[in-house]
Amino acid sequence: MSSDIIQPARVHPVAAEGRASEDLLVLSLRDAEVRAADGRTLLRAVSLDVLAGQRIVVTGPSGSGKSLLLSTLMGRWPVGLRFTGERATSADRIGFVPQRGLDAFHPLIPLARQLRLVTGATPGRIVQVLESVGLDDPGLHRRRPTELSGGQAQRASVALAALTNAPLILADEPTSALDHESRDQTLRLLEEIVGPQQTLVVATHDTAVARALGARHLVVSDGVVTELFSRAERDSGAR
Ligand SMILES: Nc1ncnc2c1ncn2[C@@H]1O[C@H](COP(=O)(O)OP(=O)(O)OP(=O)(O)O)[C@@H](O)[C@H]1O
Repeated sequence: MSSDIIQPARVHPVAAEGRASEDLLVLSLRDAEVRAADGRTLLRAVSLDVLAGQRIVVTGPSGSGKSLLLSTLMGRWPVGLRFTGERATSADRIGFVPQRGLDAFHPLIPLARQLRLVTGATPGRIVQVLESVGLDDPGLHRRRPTELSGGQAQRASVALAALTNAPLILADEPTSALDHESRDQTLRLLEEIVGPQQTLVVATHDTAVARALGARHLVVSDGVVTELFSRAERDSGAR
């Protein structure tokens, strides 16, 4: 996109200037670095503020550090990696939609029962949310996650994230294992099911995802997190 420019990820100006107190800060990183055991820096984010209700897309080539950025937002890093810097969050829970829906679940506990055990939601609420992600056959609710198709398991993982009512929901390549139709459905569901005050961060290779959800666009390149601003945003100084 020739009209876009890249600048280092930085404090969201609204939060920095404290103009809009209703803009709730959900998470912030300062001088964040993730290093390998041999000291190599794998990820670097100088300053990043995430606000309630934002839709954020993270793009970047394979191996650039998108998953490590999500790990850093989550506050859990792969064994052997070291985080330095500051990470502060007001989120008491963080929902996660993995690349393969099945990875969100114990493979053998029937779906609805598992959702009840994990989230404490009522059976009625679980049925309602499963229906809202298109899993309206009660037979599916009784199935083990391993007995669901890839698309069904992915929709179930969206339902799980929604049932947690987490203020922050992270999704790591949530559509890359799906065909086009399931991908579009999953995206629509993510958009619909995430409430206006919930924050959604989606890491993806898929530029269609970036276009569909991309209110705010972070780019990771060789482990460095930058923010992509449109020319209009830069000129207006809105972000
Ligand atoms: N546990 C680890 N130990 C050492 N290096 C790691 C570890 N996890 C990730 N890395 C390295 O950190 C870099 C970023 O990895 P990451 O998984 O975040 O990339 P990514 O952008 O999500 O890639 P992809 O799009 O292929 O999933 C890569 O060079 C990777 O090899």
